Amino acid sequence: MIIVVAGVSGTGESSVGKALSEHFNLPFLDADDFHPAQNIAKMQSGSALTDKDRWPWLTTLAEALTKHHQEKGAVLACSALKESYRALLSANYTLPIIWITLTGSARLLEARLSARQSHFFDGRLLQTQLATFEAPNYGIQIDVADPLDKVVAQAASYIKQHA
Ligand SMILES: Nc1ncnc2c1ncn2[C@@H]1O[C@H](COP(=O)(O)OP(=O)(O)O)[C@@H](O)[C@H]1O
Ligand SMILES: O=C(O)[C@H](O)[C@@H](O)[C@H](O)[C@H](O)COP(=O)(O)O
Repeated sequence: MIIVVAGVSGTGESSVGKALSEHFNLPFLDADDFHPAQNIAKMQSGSALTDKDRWPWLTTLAEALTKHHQEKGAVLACSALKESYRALLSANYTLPIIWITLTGSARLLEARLSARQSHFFDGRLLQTQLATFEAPNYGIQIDVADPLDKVVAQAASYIKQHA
């Protein structure tokens, strides 16, 4: 089973993805750990990534998902902001991915990002991520105003029904 938890920075992809990986006993992959150093430096300096910056990163992630699909499966936390990125991640929709998309108001996400400690992401990029984000018309979308355990329970229930 391959699960991707998507959403703009601050929606809790990493927290929800980690919790789901424990719940379903699957390996956890955080897309942040796959960024090349120049992408991290760019975001740290307050500049948004371009498609060109993201393409090699997404290609590596698609390869990792394909490998895990042949094994036990995995949970990936990844912004996956655009449909074209999700097409690439899913090897042109051939990987049977269960999509969990997290959404929240700009105000709520700003507050969560400013409270978060020691992360390379520059909160000023949130507006560009919200402008770039294209919601998928498949999978489930979960509003993250609820506490983490409730968001995870909603996601887990959807996954059980669609596995
Ligand atoms: N549902 C939630 N309720 C309250 N705080 C949350 C929730 N989800 C995540 N957080 C907190 O918000 C911050 C951002 O979460 P994180 O998982 O790092 O998001 P992302 O990976 O999407 O940027 C973290 O400090 C995390 O503990
Ligand atoms: O495609 C991108 O612009 C980045 O991948 C971005 O979407 C991601 O949000 C950052 O890596 C911050 O990481 P968090 O999402 O964990 O805050």
